[in-house]
Amino acid sequence: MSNRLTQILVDKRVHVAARKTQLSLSTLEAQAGGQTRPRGFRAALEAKAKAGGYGLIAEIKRASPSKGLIRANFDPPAHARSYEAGGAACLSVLTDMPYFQGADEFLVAARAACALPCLRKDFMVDPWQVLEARALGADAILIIVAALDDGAMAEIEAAALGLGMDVLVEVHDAAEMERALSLRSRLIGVNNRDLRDFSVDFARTYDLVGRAPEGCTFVAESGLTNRADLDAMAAHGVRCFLVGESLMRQADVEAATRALLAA
Ligand SMILES: O=P(O)(O)OC[C@@H](O)[C@@H](O)c1c[nH]c2ccccc12
Repeated sequence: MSNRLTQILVDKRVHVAARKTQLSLSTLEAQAGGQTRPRGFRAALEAKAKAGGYGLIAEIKRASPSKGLIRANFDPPAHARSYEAGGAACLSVLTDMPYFQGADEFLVAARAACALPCLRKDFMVDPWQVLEARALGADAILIIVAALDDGAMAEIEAAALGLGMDVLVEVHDAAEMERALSLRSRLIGVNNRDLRDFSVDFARTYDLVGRAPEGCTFVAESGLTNRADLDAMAAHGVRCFLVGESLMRQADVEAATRALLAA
């Protein structure tokens, strides 16, 4: 199957293979060991939801393959502080370079600038990247179910849980939701955007929220632009959201975050 995700994954495997030759496992383990303990990612979302608000994962995203450059004056530590001051529960920081113009340093700088738990938003294809994520300070990683077979998914999850990190498991249809539930993590995100062709459809969330088991933290991701979008999702029982582009496009990121979360 030839699609955008497949292409990204092929490139990512090449990138990881090269990185592995540059960075020894012992160096990485020492760096991970020297990090401060993971900040509770899922717990931060749940705390906001339990307090009656929305749990927001605010994304630090400079560009995307579908939209090109999103933010000109891109400043990860400043955005991290704005998101925190605006009431976000967590951060997501894109580290993929070729498709999202991200960088590992953005994650390091964003996490150092605030107290929020941080997700390393990248395409995980190898447990090695999980250790690398922890060495950078990441508190959580993303598993894209469409990108991995069951064995690889379980291996990557085990690496993250073993390091005390949370795992956001991303799905976009019922079959993927079934596979996600074979994992241990109960933090499930539905991507409204299909990574194979970048089409956005909120119906993906509406279809799948009812299939999430009791006790699961359910996150709606992508294409959310304003308070009304979140309220429409909340009417279907969704309390947690991942928002990037619409916040990154605002001059005043803190005010935009506050407006999104204000009741
Ligand atoms: O910028 P948006 O439309 O608010 O979307 C954010 C986030 O959901 C999106 O960046 C995303 C969701 N899953 C991903 C996987 C890889 C890269 C990016 C993503």
